[in-house]
Amino acid sequence: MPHTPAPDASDVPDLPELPDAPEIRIDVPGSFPRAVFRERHPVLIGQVLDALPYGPRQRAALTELLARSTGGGVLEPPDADTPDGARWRAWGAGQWGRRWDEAPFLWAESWFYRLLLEATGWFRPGAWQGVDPFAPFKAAELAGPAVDAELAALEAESGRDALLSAALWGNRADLSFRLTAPDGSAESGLVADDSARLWAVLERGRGGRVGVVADNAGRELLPDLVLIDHLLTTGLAGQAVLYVKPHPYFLSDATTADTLAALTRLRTAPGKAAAAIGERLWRAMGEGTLTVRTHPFFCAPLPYDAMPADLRAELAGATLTVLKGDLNYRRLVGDRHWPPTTPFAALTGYFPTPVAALRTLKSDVAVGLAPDTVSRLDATGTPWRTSGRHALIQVHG
Ligand SMILES: O=P(O)(O)OC[C@H]1O[C@](O)(CO)[C@@H](O)[C@@H]1O
Repeated sequence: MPHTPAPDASDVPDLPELPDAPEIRIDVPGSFPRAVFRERHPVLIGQVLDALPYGPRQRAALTELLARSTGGGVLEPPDADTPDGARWRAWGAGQWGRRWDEAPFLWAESWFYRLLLEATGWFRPGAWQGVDPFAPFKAAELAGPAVDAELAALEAESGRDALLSAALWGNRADLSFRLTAPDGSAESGLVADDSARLWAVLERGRGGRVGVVADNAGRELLPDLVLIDHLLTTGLAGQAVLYVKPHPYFLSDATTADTLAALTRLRTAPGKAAAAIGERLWRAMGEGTLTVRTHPFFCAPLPYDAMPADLRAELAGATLTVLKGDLNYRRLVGDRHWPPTTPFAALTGYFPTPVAALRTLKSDVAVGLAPDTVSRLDATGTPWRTSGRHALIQVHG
């Protein structure tokens, strides 16, 4: 389906005709998506098998998933009696019966995580129902020294741009990305910076509702929560809604349980400032000024321009919706080989509210970049789109 802006993009003046950009696929030898399936997923499945004492049935199911998804297996629709079976049958229309490597990258990756969860017994009545296979990794990260240091840093006064930057670069902490990315690949800067516009949109809607579509738990969610506290305490937001995944997804994606763990980590931090933030957010939840919400579509294999009417209505009315991370970005602009200078506004005009993307670059898709930025990045000869060393703040609204 070609990605076209919805009619309400008409408030965006002088936008060029969108190019016909091909979908990003996994069947291209040497490509990043292929490496995700062939290199990251085997490491991931190995780590999941090591982390919890799954029985023979689950171990066999996980091993089979890996073999089928990397070895040309055919995509089979879910049983209709699984809780999300009907939904997935519809989301996968056009894909069932094809080979794994014929499916678009976004779709295939999403289905892989859905099957991984099923293989562990998440959905079925039994002892493993509802046990997050990624919990050991999330818990280790949350308890680790990097979080101690990041919480200690909150004791020093920080300006709002520092808080925004922490939430942005927190996205580098994604555990799935670190499965094969070289350690110590230092941050190297913003390739697009609409932060002034972000604050202006928030000022314009001062006191309104701000939505934050979360990405990863732990080291990303903590600075997201700190930013939300800033918006609430300064009155830039009168109300905040944190949207999380309805179930574990893409390894470290945040659920409600992860949010509660992060809040507890803040509240019990040794530093006064961090603990006070945790306390305020805890209270804000009780008072309804901070709400945690979810929707099945947050785990859908589709771009956000296909969001259902109830989610659209749910998001509508916010002064700004902040989308965190790489996967949300792919879904926001469409997971396609866009020319990187394609205007961000041209691809996001359909979104029901003003929208901000805070993302480190960890996959091929990139839009809204200035031509000289693209030339500079290309001239480095490095995989700048996927290395996680670059980040962007883009705003439309
Ligand atoms: O946590 P984030 O920022 O959404 O990143 C997830 C990214 O990691 C990958 O799954 C690769 O490991 C990308 O395909 C995906 O977009």
